[in-house]
Amino acid sequence: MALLTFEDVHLSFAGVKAVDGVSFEVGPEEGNTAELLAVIGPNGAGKTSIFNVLSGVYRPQRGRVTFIGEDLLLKRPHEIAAMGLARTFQNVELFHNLTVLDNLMLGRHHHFRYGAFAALLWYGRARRAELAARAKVEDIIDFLELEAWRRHPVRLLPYGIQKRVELGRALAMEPRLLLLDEPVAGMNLEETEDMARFVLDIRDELGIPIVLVDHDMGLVMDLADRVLVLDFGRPVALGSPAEVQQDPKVIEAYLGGTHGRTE
Ligand SMILES: Nc1ncnc2c1ncn2[C@@H]1O[C@H](COP(=O)(O)OP(=O)(O)OP(=O)(O)O)[C@@H](O)[C@H]1O
Repeated sequence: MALLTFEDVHLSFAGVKAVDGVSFEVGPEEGNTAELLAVIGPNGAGKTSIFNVLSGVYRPQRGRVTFIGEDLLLKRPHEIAAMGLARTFQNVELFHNLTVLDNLMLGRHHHFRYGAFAALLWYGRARRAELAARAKVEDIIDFLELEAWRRHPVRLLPYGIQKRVELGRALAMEPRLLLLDEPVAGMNLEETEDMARFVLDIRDELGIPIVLVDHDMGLVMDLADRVLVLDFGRPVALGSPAEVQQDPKVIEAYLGGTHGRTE
C-alpha cells in the first residue's frame, strides 16, 4: 500500500478550478527507499492548493486522499501533523523573536504526552520528554549544520538559514512524509545548492519521503525521482525527470507562450 494516495481530486474556488482531476501516489508505506516526488507547474497551476488539501486547510469537492491508510479528508490540520505529515511554507513561518533552538523545540510539541500539572512542576514524564526532545533537536541542529546559529533569534539570520531552520522544525516533528513548498524560492545560488544537498540527505540518510513543490524546472529535474507537471490545475504529465522533460505537453505548458505568463 502507498504511504500517500491522492486520487482524482477536484477543488474549485468560485468557478476557478485550482485542482482539476489530479492523482498521484507516494510510497510504498513499508519500503527501504524513500522517494522524492516533485510537483511543478507555472504560477497558479494548483501546487500550493494540493499542499493545502494534504495538510487539511482546503477541502476538495471531489476525490480521495489517504495517508498511512487513513482518510485525510476527515482530519483536521493538527491531526494530520500528528500523523506525521510535516510541511514547510513558501514564506518563512517561524517565531522570529525566538532562537533557532526554541523554534525547533516547538516543532516537537505534539510529541509531548503529559498534562499541564506535570509540565508546571517539571517532574517525571514532563522532564523526561523535554530531555528526549532536546536530544532529538540537537541531532537535527548537527544534521542541518546549524550549530553556529543555535542561540540566535531567527530574525537576525540570513534568509537561507531561516529556510533551513524551517526545514529543521519540520524534521523535529519526526515526519513520515515531508512536504516542501518552494524550498529554494528567493535564495541565491549558494543557498540553493546547500538546500538541495540537505533535501537529498533527508531522503537518502533519514529515509523520509518528500513531496516538493516548485516552479523551477532546473532544480526539480536534478532532485526528483518522479515529477508531476500541472497546468491550470490539470495534470499534464507524471514520470521520471527525463520522461517529463521530453513530453511535448510539458514543453507546451512551459514554453508554449499561450498563457501570457512571464515564466
Ligand atoms: N483561497 C483561495 N481562494 C480563491 N482562489 C484560490 C485560493 N487558493 C488558490 N486559488 C486559486 O487557485 C488557483 C491555483 O492556485 P495555487 O496557489 O494552488 O497555485 P500555485 O501553483 O501554487 O501557484 P504559485 O506558483 O503562484 O504559488 C489560482 O488560480 C488561485 O488564484
